[in-house]
Amino acid sequence: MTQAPLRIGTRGSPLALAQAHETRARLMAATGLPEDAFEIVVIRVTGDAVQDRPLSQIGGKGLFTKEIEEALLAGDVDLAVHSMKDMPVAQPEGLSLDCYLPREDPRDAFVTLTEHAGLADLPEGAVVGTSSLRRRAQLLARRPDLRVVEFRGNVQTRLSKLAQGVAEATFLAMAGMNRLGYADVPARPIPPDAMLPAIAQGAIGVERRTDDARVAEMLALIHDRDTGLRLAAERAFLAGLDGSCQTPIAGLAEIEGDRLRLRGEILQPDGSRVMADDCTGPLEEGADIGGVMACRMRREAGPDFFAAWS
Ligand SMILES: NCc1[nH]cc(CCC(=O)O)c1CC(=O)O
Repeated sequence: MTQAPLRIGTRGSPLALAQAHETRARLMAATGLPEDAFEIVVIRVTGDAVQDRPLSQIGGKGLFTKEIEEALLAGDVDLAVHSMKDMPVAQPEGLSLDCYLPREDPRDAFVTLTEHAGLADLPEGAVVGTSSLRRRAQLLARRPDLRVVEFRGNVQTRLSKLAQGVAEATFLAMAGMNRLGYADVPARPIPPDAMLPAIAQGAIGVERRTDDARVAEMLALIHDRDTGLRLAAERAFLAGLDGSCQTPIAGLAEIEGDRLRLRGEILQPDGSRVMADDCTGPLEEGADIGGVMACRMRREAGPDFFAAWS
């Protein structure tokens, strides 16, 4: 008897579909099962349906995941593929998220159709487009003279806004462009020291029902250990700061030999204050490193720092 195909739930955006196809390819390679053992099921989500308002106004993290998690819990799909950057730190009862694919480039990129080589070269008062609270705060911290305008939509939409002169530059995740194969997008990666990326940027997670042993076994085959160690630190840092999409937080963990290094940053939304920290510890202790760093930064920042967040 043949088994019914495993249904892989995903959003319908080009990037989400690329991530679902990568997940299926890895599952096929790891299990030896044929392509038709897996079916990609597109699920419509609130975050995609609303294009005309900033995400922070419609609600934070969860906008891209709620409907997919409901489909998973209802048994309409068996796995769900997510950009980990968009995932809340805790999953609903009954779901587990402990499978990560090898991480893509976590850096942000500076994207412009002009000759300006980077943020520092933009003329006084230049307009930049981004809908990310983190990127906005980081930009204004370095260049308070810039004007930030709301920029949503996929890579193509953002590029055509640049072509129309709506803004001189925008910022995108390298991971998205690499996964979509957009080699010709005029994007220059920004070193993490200049712009620390979002927590978990560039990482894909595969969620499942906690009690689905068959899927758990398959996902264990494709889990990338290094990505797991890094995300444990970054997500513990986020959890310790009580973060959501509404909060300008950045963080990046990297493996340096047998040590894990975590850099973190919190900002005021207008860029008027920035706090940064840098911590190194044993590879397997990411969750502690992230938690301790969050605690320390909370204390040093003081309650006023967080008042603007609510
Ligand atoms: N918030 C949307 C989102 N979620 C994940 C990515 C990029 C890919 C990734 O970080 O894995 C993007 C777009 C962007 O920030 O440019």
